[in-house]
Amino acid sequence: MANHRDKSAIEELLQLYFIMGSTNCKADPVHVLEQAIEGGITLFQYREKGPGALEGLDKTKLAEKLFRVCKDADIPFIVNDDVDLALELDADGIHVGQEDLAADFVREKAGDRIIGVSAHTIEEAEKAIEDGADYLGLGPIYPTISKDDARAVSGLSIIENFRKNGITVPIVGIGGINARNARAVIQAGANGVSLISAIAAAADVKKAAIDLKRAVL
Ligand SMILES: C=C1C=NC(C(F)(F)F)=NC1=N
Ligand SMILES: [Mg+2]
Repeated sequence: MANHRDKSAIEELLQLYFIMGSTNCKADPVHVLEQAIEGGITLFQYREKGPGALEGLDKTKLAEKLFRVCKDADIPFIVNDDVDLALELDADGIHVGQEDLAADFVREKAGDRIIGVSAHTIEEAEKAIEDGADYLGLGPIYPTISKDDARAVSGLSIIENFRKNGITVPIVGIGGINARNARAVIQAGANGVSLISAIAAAADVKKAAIDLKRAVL
């Protein structure tokens, strides 16, 4: 499994980064994840958030099931926000936003695990890198339906500007990404795309992942 020292391995993993929780799925989340993996996702983040999100033991039990699916397919399993859950499961990594624990604090607890940070400004990015982040999530690139407290849409320029400012850390775009607009995110300088509803809410989850994988390769 990739660890936080191996930059090129992280860049590889970020290519098609599926993020999901029970509230994002029409069907059984375990089945949705299995289909997404068959369709070629390269990384998974369990993000249990928003109205109706599971909590406590229900959340842990679903996390364990999804982690098992990832383990069987050798896909690293990242937990959003919840550092304690990530450590309890011995997950492969943690993703934190600006309102969550800072990456340096997470690194103290997370050791060699992958740490991702959401960043919206160069300053936030530089602090996250100083703190030991392995990748940055930048966005929302396009209007998103999956995050009710998303920042203003930044467009592709946020990725282009980060690269122009010499930020070489692995970057994944997020926010409203689908098979039609995913290629542009890579061309703007991201190492991959991350998304929720384009796969989780698709009528055919496996086909949605296949179409997205083709768009980013
Ligand atoms: C708010 C988020 C922003 N970016 C990412 C990721 F794609 F992983 F970088 N995950 C999140 N949960
Ligand atoms: Mg967060």
